[in-house]
Amino acid sequence: MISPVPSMPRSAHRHRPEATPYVDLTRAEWSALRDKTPLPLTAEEVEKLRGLGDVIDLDEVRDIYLPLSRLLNLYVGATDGLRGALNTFLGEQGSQSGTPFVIGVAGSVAVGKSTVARLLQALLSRWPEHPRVELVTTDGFLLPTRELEARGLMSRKGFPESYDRRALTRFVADIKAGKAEVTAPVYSHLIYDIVPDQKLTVRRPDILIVEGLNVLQPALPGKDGRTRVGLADYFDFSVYVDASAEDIESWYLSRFKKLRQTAFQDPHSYFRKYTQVSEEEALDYARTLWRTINKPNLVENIAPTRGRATLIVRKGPDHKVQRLRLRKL
Ligand SMILES: Nc1ncnc2c1ncn2[C@@H]1O[C@H](COP(=O)(O)OP(=O)(O)O)[C@@H](O)[C@H]1O
Ligand SMILES: CC(C)(COP(=O)(O)O)[C@@H](O)C(=O)NCCC(=O)O
Repeated sequence: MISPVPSMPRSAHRHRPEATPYVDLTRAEWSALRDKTPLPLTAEEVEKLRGLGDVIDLDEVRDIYLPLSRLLNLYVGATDGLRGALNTFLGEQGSQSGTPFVIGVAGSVAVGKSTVARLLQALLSRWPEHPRVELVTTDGFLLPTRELEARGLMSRKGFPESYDRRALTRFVADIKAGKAEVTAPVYSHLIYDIVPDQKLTVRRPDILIVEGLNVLQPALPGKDGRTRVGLADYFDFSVYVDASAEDIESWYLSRFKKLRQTAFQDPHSYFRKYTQVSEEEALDYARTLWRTINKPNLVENIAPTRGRATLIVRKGPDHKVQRLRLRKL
């Protein structure tokens, strides 16, 4: 896989050859921060997290994601402090009220972005300073199937060009601008297309999480060659969920296997035909999707954005986070 940032050393602190713009932490070093995290999870909250439907080990929540929610809570507070400084500077010229703190969650198809994003939403909303946390996935900004077909992009789904990038950036810019109500189209994995006449409305949350494959992609230059503002320019913090391509492929295939026994059974499912063939035939198809679409997208477009993230979390084959790399300020 392409490595845009120096590879993460297995043991941090000791043996560090030279200074880097990152702080590298092992799982043990990061999870030790748990004890400094106020707001430990209550038994009731543990039950609620289970109710999200994600298969996630609760030790993993305590060791990794709880300290992360504390770090983010500190960043939100520090950003509020900066806003205060700006208001002092501006004086009567215009006092800004709070705008949402925006977090991007990036990574490959099937690396576990949705799981991380849902977990962060649940954990962040427990903090009294920012109870309203909205989560938006970028798939709502995929071009509808008829448009993808017209542009010959059906086998490039998830690649940067398969999205209406301008609308996605506008959407986040409007939320960051503090607009009272901002709407987005909705994508359905069931029909594998945008749902006509359905909209998602975001109303001034305290925190907005934007999750998707390409959220760290730099903006394309305009027709005149000039640089434009991109989605990531509106992020206050970003997380890149990282793992080896081999592990991600195996998670992709096992998710496909699970979906074949559940969601694909629905008569409206785009993938229903794969419930009618043998499991081996269905998995061959899933392998083709991985090999021809999702892996090339990971290698060509997604992995090269890794170095732009504020935090990289590296998962091992069992989904457990092994190492973390945090940008120095
Ligand atoms: N922490 C975790 N522990 C166990 N399984 C996980 C974990 N995170 C993700 N998975 C599984 O890996 C697969 C991909 O995760 P998902 O969040 O759907 O990925 P993405 O949103 O990146 O496509 C799913 O089958 C999910 O249940
Ligand atoms: C919908 C997706 C493009 C992911 O979208 P995202 O929310 O990350 O923008 C992806 O899950 C997908 O369907 N990829 C197409 C190839 C496949 O079916 O695996």
